[in-house]
Amino acid sequence: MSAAVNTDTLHQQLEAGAQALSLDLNQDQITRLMEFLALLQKWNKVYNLTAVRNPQEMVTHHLLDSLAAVVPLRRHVATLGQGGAQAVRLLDVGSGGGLPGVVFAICCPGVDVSCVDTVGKKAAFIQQAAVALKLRNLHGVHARVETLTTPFDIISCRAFASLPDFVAWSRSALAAPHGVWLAMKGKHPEDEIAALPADVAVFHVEQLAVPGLDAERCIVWMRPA
Ligand SMILES: C[S@@+](CC[C@H](N)C(=O)[O-])C[C@H]1O[C@@H](n2cnc3c(N)ncnc32)[C@H](O)[C@@H]1O
Repeated sequence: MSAAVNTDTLHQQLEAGAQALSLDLNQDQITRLMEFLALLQKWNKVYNLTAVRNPQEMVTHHLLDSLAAVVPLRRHVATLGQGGAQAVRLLDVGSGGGLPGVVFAICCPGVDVSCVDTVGKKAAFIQQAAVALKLRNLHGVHARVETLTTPFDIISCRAFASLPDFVAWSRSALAAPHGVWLAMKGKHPEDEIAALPADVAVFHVEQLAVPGLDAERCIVWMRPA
């Protein structure tokens, strides 16, 4: 079934999804997203990047799911007021096959995105994607996040760890005083929020609707209290 889905169908699914998200994407960005999808499909067996094999499901579960966080990300980036030569720095933790990090790099050219993963071949895939997609704002980093100390303005994750572990392991890489965490979650994670340390504040829980995906999604925005 998956092999029978042609590129035009996936392209239309992607464009319709972006429109439903009210997401402004130019043709170059749509093309790069399609090229990234092709890379994921091509290298999945070699690098073991995702359990999702069906291309249409890859569009909903990976591309559109990540794209749903782009409008909130762009809104936050605009508040940072960092223009000109100084790019906003984002770290995507446990990025795996580049989700959401590669999608962020494609959709937010003013954001410099580093995707960190403990698995070397996944970080190598991100490097390869950066070259293939000509994304100078994308970097694959092979490391445990706990070892990073370079300051990032935004630290994101999807399907990574509980909120307390996410903030504890990535805290040394958060820029002071303005750095924020952007955690992509499913159902509102009440228990995880309750288990956060007192010096981490949740300043917004933002509901997301992913086109074609009948599942709860939210972003938990956090900062040091
Ligand atoms: C379930 S996958 C999620 C991948 C991707 N974010 C997604 O949503 O499809 C979690 C990833 O976190 C990575 N990981 C686990 N512990 C880590 C750590 N301490 N530092 C960096 N990456 C880690 C794993 O290697 C794996 O690729």
